[in-house]
Amino acid sequence: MTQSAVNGTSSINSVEDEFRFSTDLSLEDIRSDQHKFCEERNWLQHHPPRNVLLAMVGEVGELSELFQWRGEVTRGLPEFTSPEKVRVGEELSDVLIYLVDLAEQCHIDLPTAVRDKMKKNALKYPVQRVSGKTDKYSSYPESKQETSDVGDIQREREEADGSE
Ligand SMILES: Nc1ccn([C@H]2C[C@H](O)[C@@H](COP(=O)(O)OP(=O)(O)OP(=O)(O)O)O2)c(=O)n1
Repeated sequence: MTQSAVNGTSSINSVEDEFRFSTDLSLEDIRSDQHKFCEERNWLQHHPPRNVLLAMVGEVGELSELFQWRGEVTRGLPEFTSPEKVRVGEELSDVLIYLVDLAEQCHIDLPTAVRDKMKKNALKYPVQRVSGKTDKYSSYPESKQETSDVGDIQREREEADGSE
């Protein structure tokens, strides 16, 4: 039993604590299976970054269609029928498959990028400062970490533009 279930804390925490993914599939597994799937069909030629990005956005649209006009829905999707919930899983999978494919086409090591980004997020949004609030990091006066990153990116862009 989870700690929040023991304490009888909010149902939101209980649901989140109890829900877990299975751990038998890595991002690298998805990348290599999708690569093989495309290679076997002679489709790699059709999967440069922009095409894959557009395919992914299309799948985000299909996922959104399953939620549109329902109003807000409850965690765990109890309002959905079983077939509808299966569809949600399929569309989420399409999005993930294309996302991983896109990362491969861009030569981005997605697990490393995700780890690094989550570390950055934790620095930008320190628990004590933002707990319970959803303001953008830039609205916090002392949030220097990300503002300097944004400044760095801007500087790099300007230097790149100047060298053309
Ligand atoms: N050129 C393609 C076509 C398909 N796929 C793979 C990745 C997706 O996971 C899935 C997408 O297939 P569809 O385009 O048939 O889309 P759906 O499965 O969403 O079908 P539908 O649009 O009928 O809901 O298949 C792919 O990698 N490259």
